[in-house]
Amino acid sequence: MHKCHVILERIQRSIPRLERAAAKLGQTEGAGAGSVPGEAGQHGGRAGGAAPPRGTLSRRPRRSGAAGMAGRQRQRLLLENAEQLVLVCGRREPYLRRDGAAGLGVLRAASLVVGLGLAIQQCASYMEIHQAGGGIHFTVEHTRKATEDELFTTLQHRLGRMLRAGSTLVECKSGYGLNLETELKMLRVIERAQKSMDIGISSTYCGAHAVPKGKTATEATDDIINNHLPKLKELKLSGEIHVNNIDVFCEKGVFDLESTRRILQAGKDIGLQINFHGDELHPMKSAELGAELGARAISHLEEVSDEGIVAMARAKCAAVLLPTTAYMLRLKQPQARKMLEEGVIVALGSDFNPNAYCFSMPMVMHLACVNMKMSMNEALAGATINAAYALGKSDTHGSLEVGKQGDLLIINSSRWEHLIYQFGGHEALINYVIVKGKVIYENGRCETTSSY
Ligand SMILES: N=CN[C@@H](CCC(=O)O)C(=O)O
Ligand SMILES: [Zn+2]
Repeated sequence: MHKCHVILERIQRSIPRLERAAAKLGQTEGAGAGSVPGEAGQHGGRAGGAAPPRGTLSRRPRRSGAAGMAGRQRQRLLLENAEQLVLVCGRREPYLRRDGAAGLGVLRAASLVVGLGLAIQQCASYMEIHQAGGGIHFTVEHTRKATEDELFTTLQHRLGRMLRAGSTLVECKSGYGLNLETELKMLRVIERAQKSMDIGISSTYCGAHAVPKGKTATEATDDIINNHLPKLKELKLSGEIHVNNIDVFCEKGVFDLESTRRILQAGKDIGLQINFHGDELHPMKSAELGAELGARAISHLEEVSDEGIVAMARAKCAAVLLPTTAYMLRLKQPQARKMLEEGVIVALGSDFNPNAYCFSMPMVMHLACVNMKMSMNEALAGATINAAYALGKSDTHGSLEVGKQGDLLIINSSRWEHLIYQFGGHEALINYVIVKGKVIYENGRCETTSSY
């Protein structure tokens, strides 16, 4: 189902841009024949991010300047960031024969204005939406407004869905506040979930997920090092919150290598494990940096260099590959096979966030096999012991061995591979989810008081 995201507050900013587009396209009165398929979708932040309002079409009264129209208000409708805009026709065709129908004028990631004439604009890539104030910044706006209780309810629901899909340990990140107040709000929500829910949680501070509006990357870096991290250290010492890892979005147009180095080193200095976004959209030499700093893990790596792969293998720095992100953002696939052959510890993650709204590690493993050519054994190791290693928890999690905490699934199949092979079949296959030897989920019912 294709989601269209029509956001009121973003409309204010978009109209001038689209009016210029309308002027270029010439006036076409009235609504186009085009339609937007599917339902208005619901964004979800990372586990703990705010769930922004459902998209709704928006109509704005338009003061008509035309004499004949005085007094009559004309509606103006703006639809922004439709994932698909089906125009049906684009050249005033009176009909479409077989060949014509094959196209239907489908635009991807497009916006539409009706009432100024029909203006259609092609939206763009992940980073162009990010730079235009969407993406992470959109979720930040909603997370800053959300209460702790609202964030906790959302997190609880999402962790429940991940548990039912077979996850017993989840890395939960902040990163949708970008200011100290909201980052701490998110980390307190994660702490509350750690204390009240059976699922295992590793907490990550990700205050460098993006450069907040109104700051430069250097100002944001200084704010994180001089204000955020000292406060985190104080709260860790007092026991108020237990943060395990530090993350930075090391990317062109976000945090460069030098800022990333400064932030990660400062996080390491207060006892946090380094586990950051690297080489996702551009070759930043993040992998080389991570190996040098003793990073526990680096995620994404679609654009990692050959030298970075060798450095990660040597440093035992885990590569956390995210098949859903590569799939949904149509990125080139990370070189899983090359990493495996070079001896890199390859882990898998869901990268759950508005761009990768996937709760299911079985589906992540399936995509890793199909799109990254990993074997089912390599995928299972990636989603269990190597994922635990990436979080510094492979001494207690990730395998069934004496002395470990006893997390396991019981599935109704004679072959474990069916958990990967049956794409999307995990909830029917999983009979029991057990954490620390305790049945937390059985056949569609959560067994513990902490409702999921
Ligand atoms: N790349 C940056 N961070 C997330 C996306 C977060 C968002 O767009 O809300 C990721 O890892 O995919
Ligand atoms: Zn991320």
